Amino acid sequence: MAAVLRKLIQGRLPALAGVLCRRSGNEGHLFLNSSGSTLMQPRCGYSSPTESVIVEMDKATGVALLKLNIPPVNSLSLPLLTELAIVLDKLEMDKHCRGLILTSAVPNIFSAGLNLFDMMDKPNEHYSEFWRAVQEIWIKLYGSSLANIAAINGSSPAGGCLLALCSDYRIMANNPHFTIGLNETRLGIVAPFWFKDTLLNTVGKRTTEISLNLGALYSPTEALSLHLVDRLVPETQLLSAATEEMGRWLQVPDHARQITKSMIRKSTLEGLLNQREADIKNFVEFISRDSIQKSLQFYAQSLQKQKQHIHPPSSSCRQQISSVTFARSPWYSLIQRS
Ligand SMILES: CC/C=C\C/C=C\C/C=C\C/C=C/C(=O)SCCNC(=O)CCNC(=O)[C@H](O)C(C)(C)COP(=O)(O)OP(=O)(O)OC[C@H]1O[C@@H](n2cnc3c(N)ncnc32)[C@H](O)[C@@H]1OP(=O)(O)O
Repeated sequence: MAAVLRKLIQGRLPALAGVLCRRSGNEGHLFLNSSGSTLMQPRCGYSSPTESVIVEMDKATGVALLKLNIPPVNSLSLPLLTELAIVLDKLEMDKHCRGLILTSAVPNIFSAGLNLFDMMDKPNEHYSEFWRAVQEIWIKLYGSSLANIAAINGSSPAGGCLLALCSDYRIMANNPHFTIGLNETRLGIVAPFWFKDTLLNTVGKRTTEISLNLGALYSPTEALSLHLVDRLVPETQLLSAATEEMGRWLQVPDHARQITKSMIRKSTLEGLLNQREADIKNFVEFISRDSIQKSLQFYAQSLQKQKQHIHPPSSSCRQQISSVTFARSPWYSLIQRS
């Protein structure tokens, strides 16, 4: 079974694998730039704000801390997804790496989900390439042989929530301004079946039904009560809590944990692996419809408008507005009763 998982992971993006540069003089740190061309150039200074995926490897424990770093909101664009795929391949192939903690380097945001602009006003070839990259990340993360903990240090809608759902364990910063959930229907789009399956496997059918239909975004406390996340901690303790939790997962022999994980996730992964091309075709057909494009444009504009209503838009104020607009959910009480 572990071999099955490994096979799922390896052999994808083979041309890109192995092009990561390891920072000399700062052992165990991998840095990638959002421009593909810089990937192959060994570099000696890595404090540039354009670093989009940062990996800090603790060689003593074999735990990689991976930080998404695309301000302002870590939206999952095609370049970011491509870089992330390379990093994940590299970590899977590193025999010293046993665990992965996924977090964000951007204050208050884990990830805003898929980049809206990759799904708007583009040729079908772009949609197709973009969707393949989204699939790729899900396959790599959900099928990862590493112990994987999400340290959710900010809002995490839609694709951001999916990233967290791929982990084995989710710890969220207990900040009431943060929200998490699959809110796709609120944008006038539909979470694909494998987003749905990932949520379903985590929170069960009834919560999935209500959450997906209503596009619900939850506060950390709500998310905990629905088992969308496993634990809440004060923001300042998030990374230490994730590291401590990782210790628990790494006490289990890798092969036993990997085979168990594979047993539980294999059929869900195969659901997509067996029909990737059809899924891409569906996505392209759906996203290129005029009505869907209009919905997305309207939604993207509404994000802009929220900002225009406030002068000046302090980041804490903006955070509150997003939370109030998307998170206060009357349907939460329905779930509580169910
Ligand atoms: C039949 C079915 C077949 C196939 C399936 C078909 C379709 C399914 C397709 C896809 C599934 C989609 C998954 C997704 O992930 S869609 C993305 C959903 N994301 C969101 O709804 C989040 C939107 N953003 C926010 O709510 C807030 O930005 C956030 C709470 C994250 C942060 O708030 P804050 O107040 O701090 O920042 P803002 O001022 O709102 O934003 C700053 C800046 O960033 C831009 N932005 C925000 N989110 C995105 C995004 N997802 N993509 C691109 N850009 C984004 C925002 O517009 C601002 O830009 P600017 O004004 O230029 O500074």
